[in-house]
Amino acid sequence: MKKIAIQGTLGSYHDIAAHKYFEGEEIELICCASFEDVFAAIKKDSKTIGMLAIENTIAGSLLHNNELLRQSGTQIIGEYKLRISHSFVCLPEEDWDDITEVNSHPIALMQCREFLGQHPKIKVVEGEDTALSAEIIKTGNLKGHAAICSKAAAERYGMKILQEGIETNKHNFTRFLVVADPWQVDELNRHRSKEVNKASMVFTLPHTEGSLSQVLSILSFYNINLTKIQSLPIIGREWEYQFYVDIVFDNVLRYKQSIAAIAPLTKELKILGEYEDGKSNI
Ligand SMILES: O=C(O)C(=O)C[C@]1(C(=O)O)C=C[C@@H](O)C=C1
Repeated sequence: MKKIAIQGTLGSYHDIAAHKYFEGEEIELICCASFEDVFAAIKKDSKTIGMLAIENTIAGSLLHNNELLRQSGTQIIGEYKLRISHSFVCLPEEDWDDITEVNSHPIALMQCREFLGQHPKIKVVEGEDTALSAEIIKTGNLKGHAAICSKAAAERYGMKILQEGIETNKHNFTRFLVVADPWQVDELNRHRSKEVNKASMVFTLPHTEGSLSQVLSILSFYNINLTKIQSLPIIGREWEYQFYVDIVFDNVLRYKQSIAAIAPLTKELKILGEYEDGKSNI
């Protein structure tokens, strides 16, 4: 049975994404309080696979996870794009008029900004994850508290759903990365018939005119399609950045050639993973 380390508890969106990605396989979840703990679980047992949210179509990137991924030395082996639909839930005996506080994961709260704006009297308090917020309210019988979580989490923890679909926009997807110890990648791929048509990389660039533009031109020359570029400051080197780039391609040879061509123009180039482009799943 595969062990999958996730951030969050049972019923969290990470739980849902892990079960969707590994559909048909038996998995055991290792529920971690933080993303740091997810990587620690992989370090402790190299057979453990990690699943982590990396970006959301409303809230944007989970920037720190790029950094954790790079530092961990793990490799991306896949991705899953999950449609996120949030519910506003409370204790079964309570109703709208009772609610004075709402608890949830900060990224989930960001996805419901419009809804929260329509209820300015409700105090917003961040929690570790969506499902745990619901569980804490239920087990602690926290009157006046509501949680923002999935419908499945509300049902799991016996909460009453006051409103469904409270995300600001229905095109609300979170992209999750599936990561593994680099020594396990070949073995894991052997058992999955996945096509490689996507790669993630990170590099730094010299502060010279057109250095980023040259890299992008080379990728374009090799018919490589850029799906994401994210710059992050390098701590301790002011105004210098790491560039995290995702690309898709249909010719693996051209992809390899493009990497060989950009390598001399970049510094500290690291391939974070080669995997199959995930479709947006509803
Ligand atoms: O709190 C949860 O349920 C999570 O799985 C975390 C998380 C995230 O980290 O972005 C996952 C998906 C949603 O975007 C909201 C929250």
